[in-house]
Amino acid sequence: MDTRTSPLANLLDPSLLKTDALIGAGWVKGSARFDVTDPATGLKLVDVADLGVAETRDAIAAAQAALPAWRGRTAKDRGAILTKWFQLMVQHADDLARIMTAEQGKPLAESKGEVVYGASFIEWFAEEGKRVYGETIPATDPRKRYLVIKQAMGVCAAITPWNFPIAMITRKVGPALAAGCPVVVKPAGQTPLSALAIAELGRRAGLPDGVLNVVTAAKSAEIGKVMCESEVVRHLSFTGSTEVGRILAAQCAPTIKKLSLELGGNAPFIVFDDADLDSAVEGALASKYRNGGQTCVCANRLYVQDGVYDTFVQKLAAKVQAIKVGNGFEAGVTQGPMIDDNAIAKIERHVADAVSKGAKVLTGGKRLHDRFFEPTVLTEANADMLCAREETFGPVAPVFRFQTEEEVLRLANDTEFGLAAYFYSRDIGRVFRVGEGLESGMVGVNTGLISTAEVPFGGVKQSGLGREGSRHGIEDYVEIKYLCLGDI
Ligand SMILES: O=CCCC(=O)O
Repeated sequence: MDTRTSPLANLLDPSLLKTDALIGAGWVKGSARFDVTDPATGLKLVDVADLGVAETRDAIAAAQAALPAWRGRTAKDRGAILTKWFQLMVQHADDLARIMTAEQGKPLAESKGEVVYGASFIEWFAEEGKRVYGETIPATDPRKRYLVIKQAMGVCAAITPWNFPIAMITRKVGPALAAGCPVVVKPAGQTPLSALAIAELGRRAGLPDGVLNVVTAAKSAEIGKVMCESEVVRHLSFTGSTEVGRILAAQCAPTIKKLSLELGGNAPFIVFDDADLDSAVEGALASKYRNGGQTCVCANRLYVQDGVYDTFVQKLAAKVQAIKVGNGFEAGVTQGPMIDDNAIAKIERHVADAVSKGAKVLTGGKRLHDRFFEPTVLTEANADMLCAREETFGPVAPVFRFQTEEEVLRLANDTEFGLAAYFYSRDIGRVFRVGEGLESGMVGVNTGLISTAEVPFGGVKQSGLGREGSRHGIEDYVEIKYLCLGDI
């Protein structure tokens, strides 16, 4: 790293910049290294331990060794350590945000927002761990008593994406640790530094050796396979594409692992004639362009009713033109680079395909340079376009025209995905009909922002299994055990 020019040169606490993996009691350099680059400049930031099968097995063994003592502590004790961890993340939010912007590219203010959002999962589950209640069931035999207790699953594994380098880890690790399960995390190859920095803070907070392990590598497939095939690992949590989720699920089948999968989406964003249009434009802006469109719950298809279509697209385009694209460290920038060249290539493919099938570019439409793409609005989109079927994962809003509620519900549900959906309407009857009729795990009604630690985040259909966050988020990390007491 060139310490004069690197965005990581000015950390308030430089010891948060870890480049070795965390396994058991210590940091592991590994025999190979891989480069982590800044997507804004393409320049190398640092190199990081590139681990493989053997080290993943070591990490699982370290977690297994830590299990009895960690599971044996009270939920209150574990909660106290997690609360300290949460506090340290908030205290070090500026440094964590710098690290995130350097490796992921999102604007610094958005990174800071993610640090606070990510930390909130640790805070939430520090408390929620104390409420893993059992049950007593009225017995049908007077000499017996039926009890239900919930116990930590065992060793858990998590494979996390680059788009939310902290929050997607804490949303998995928070409930696992609170329930008493040690974890092995494989962060995305593009963004290991945020993961390692929060792991360092976890150690400072008092997480014992082996309770949190971070196995870094450029690629995830080999490590994921070891996690899936391990008989020690009892639960795997993954956030990423449906394609990879399917492979992991198949690899987990022989060991009958519990799975939490947060997979691909194709979120519809519907604006009815009776909507508050300015509010709908604000919602579309937040939902579509957050993190440069690289969010699994980003609106992917905007459906606007005929009567308000022209006004809506004009208002949206005016706001989109005000998005400032640039290096996330520059003041005023509201959209950073895309994560890599593949991401840009997919966006370009979607725009070219849409235009070839009749879409009009109202604003944007092309790459500015390197990994920077213009915030884009496409009008007259139709169901034959790639962007109607696949997640674009970029700052492109294709706007489809529709006539009736029935038609738009059919179009919105015409996808194998079902993660998030959004709609704007001021008709209370419609709010219930459409809210209930949309086939997705989460629905934003008159809002484009739905994510927070207190709510159940997850999808239906091929968008995943299980829920993260909320009181439900800890359920995947505990086993239900029934105790039958006889001869009372
Ligand atoms: O990209 C996935 C999740 C983002 C969020 O928590 O809203």
